[in-house]
Amino acid sequence: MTRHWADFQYEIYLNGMTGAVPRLPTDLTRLEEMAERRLGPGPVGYVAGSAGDGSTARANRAALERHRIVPRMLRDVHERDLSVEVLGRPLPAPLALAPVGVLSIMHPEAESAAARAATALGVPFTLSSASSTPLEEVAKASGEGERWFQLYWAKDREVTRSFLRRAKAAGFTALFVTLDTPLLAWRPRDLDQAYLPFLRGVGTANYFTDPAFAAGLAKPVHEDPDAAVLHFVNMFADPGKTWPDLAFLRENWDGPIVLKGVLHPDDARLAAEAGMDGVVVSNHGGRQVAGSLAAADALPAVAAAVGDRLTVLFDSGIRTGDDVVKALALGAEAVLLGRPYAYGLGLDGQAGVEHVLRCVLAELDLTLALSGHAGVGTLTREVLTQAPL
Ligand SMILES: Cc1cc2nc3c(=O)[nH]c(=O)nc-3n(C[C@H](O)[C@H](O)[C@H](O)COP(=O)(O)O)c2cc1C
Ligand SMILES: O=C(O)C(=O)c1ccccc1
Repeated sequence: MTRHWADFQYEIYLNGMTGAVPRLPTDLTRLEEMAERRLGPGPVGYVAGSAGDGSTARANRAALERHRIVPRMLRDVHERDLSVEVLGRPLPAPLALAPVGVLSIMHPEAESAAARAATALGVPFTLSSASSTPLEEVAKASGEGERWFQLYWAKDREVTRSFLRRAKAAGFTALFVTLDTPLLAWRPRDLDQAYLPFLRGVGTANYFTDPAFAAGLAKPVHEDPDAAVLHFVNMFADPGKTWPDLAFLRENWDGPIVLKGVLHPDDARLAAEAGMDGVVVSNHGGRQVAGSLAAADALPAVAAAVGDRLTVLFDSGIRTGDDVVKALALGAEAVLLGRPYAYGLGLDGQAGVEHVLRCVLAELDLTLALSGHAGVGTLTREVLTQAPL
């Protein structure tokens, strides 16, 4: 009998015969509330928080909820295959972990625990430039797993060049360049607590271990850590960059490059013209532009503009398996999962991230099957309707 992601459901019920119930909720929208109760207000506020009054983050959820799946019957969904090819690599399902920085605020094993969970499920792990653990160490934890590297495009060319060299040497196969964070947004939840992880040195591991970064310091990091943090804050992002600058990355990275944070179809076209391989339609989980359009509302136009030329990925608001179905029907080839896995990590380490992945994948498999799809190839706009307002 073929194994399906949906089998997790019966695994849970069978374990229940001995009295066991899942350690974390299986409705992942409940994780935030649980994290609020169990983890400190600073860290949870940082993960849960967003730009301005939170309207973009709410819009992300509202847009996904507004789209409704129209199930079809009697379509032979006995054998199902959720595999896809993304950036030339076979994936077992259209899902990867999004780059989330500073994960040691959630759990001491941080990115390494998340990477091990991703590898255990065969899901790609995207490592943030601003990780709490050096990329070489996370690469070891990720083992044979597919891993992607997210770049915060620094002011210092030599640091960027060094990061690309290190990521390549450590087996990261694709480069995700985040464009939507040239400055940190106005985030009232963090401002009100005066809480910013990297001012406490969290999220600087890749920089503090980098020779090109060290070259920009008057003293070694351990002799003047405050100056090193300040240097990091001043150089890790660059609001002066423009489209022609992408040529530098194209010259220095031999592999797929994906631009993360594209919302306008013209920007997606510019990405294609710059020789990029893909885009992530994303508003950074509502953490950057307050009052921005929902990422799901940006997706169809971007997919229509470049879907035939570029890999189109999606994040911002994915919480459940049916959200994945909707994003794929709106034109994404795969989605990135963000906050839910950060909460899973905070609540139960590697096991918590595995739980989150198993829940999304099982729910995705079941939603597809129950809607009449034996794979993701039949997901088109016609699968969705808009909820009456
Ligand atoms: C705590 C936190 C840290 C993040 N750090 C990064 C990062 O370092 N690089 C990046 O490209 N995106 C980062 N993101 C954005 C995620 O990659 C992703 O776009 C976002 O979480 C999607 O929204 P969702 O989690 O609400 O679905 C971060 C998000 C959160 C919540
Ligand atoms: O918090 C974020 O959203 C983010 O992208 C980030 C930026 C710098 C360091 C760590 C995370």
